[in-house]
Amino acid sequence: MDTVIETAGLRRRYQGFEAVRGVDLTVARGELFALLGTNGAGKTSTLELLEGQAAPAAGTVRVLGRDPYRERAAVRPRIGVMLQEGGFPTELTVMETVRMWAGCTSGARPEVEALELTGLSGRGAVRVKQLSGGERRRLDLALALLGRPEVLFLDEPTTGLDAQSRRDTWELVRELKEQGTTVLLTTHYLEEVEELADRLAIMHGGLIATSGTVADVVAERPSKISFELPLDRFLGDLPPLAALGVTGHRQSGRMVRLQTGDLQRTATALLLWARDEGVELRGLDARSATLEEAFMEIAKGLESTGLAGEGLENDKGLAGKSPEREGTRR
Ligand SMILES: Nc1ncnc2c1ncn2[C@@H]1O[C@H](COP(=O)(O)OP(=O)(O)OP(=O)(O)O)[C@@H](O)[C@H]1O
Repeated sequence: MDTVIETAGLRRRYQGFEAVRGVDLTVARGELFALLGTNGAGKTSTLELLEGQAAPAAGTVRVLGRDPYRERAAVRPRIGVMLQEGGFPTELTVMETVRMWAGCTSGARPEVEALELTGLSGRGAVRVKQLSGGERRRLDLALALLGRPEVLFLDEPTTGLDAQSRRDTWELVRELKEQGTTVLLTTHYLEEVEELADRLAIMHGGLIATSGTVADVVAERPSKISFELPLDRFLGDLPPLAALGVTGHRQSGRMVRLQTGDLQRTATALLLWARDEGVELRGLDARSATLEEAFMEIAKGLESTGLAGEGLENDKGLAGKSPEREGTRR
């Protein structure tokens, strides 16, 4: 694997407050890595260390094999940075801003191309102060793309964009990725992560709480199955729940909700039981956890797997319980 971004034990402090408390990250060339987290989780603080804007209090950072802070002159021309707040002179027009930036960028794309890529072609003569919030985000992106960067850092690139502009930005980021650009972005939009990211990390309190592909992150959370018990059947008539891989359950009226760490196994066993019994499981619904559920659990700081939120009974340790005993819980 050609590793483009690598951190180990990364820490950042502000006047005694530790905002980043030991972050380990690896991003391969051509990968799109998304950093998610609650407000104040430490995403921007981490990103700034990767961009070489500050030195870490402890730990190491390598971008394109170099220290982005100490070897800034070597790293900066090869990376593109889109900050949360661009902070350009607002009296300049869009074209003047892009031209000024291009003057400081070696091997810059033609200004017109940068504007075209970001959907700002018709706005070159407009003063920056007259741009809408979404157009300013696109100008930020245009400037980040000017130097044809190998690595692109995008801090909340689509915040403030309308739905269409957001999708246009996703399309552009996808194209850049197809051309081999490595992208590290922070975002609050889970859909953005599902659409774009090869891998993600969810930060909380300055640490990475979980990371991997969307499927990896979701697989750590319990899946859910719900169905209506046939009128002539009771919960205790089902095979022992723990033996089915069920980790929590709840019954309200005839509706049964199960939680499982192995959706395929539990669903298969349940369907085989229904077939053998000749009964129909009406309203049957079986689904994996969502990225939103994973995020919410981490945001709430819950160690458990959704039991608290769902009000389900924890079936841990129920292995071997008899169906009769289960049946008494109606
Ligand atoms: N310059 C600073 N001085 C002191 N504290 C700071 C400074 N910058 C950030 N912090 C604090 O560090 C923590 C992490 O901030 P950071 O901006 O990295 O979070 P974030 O995950 O990017 O949040 P958001 O999603 O709100 O942008 C916060 O508690 C913030 O108040």
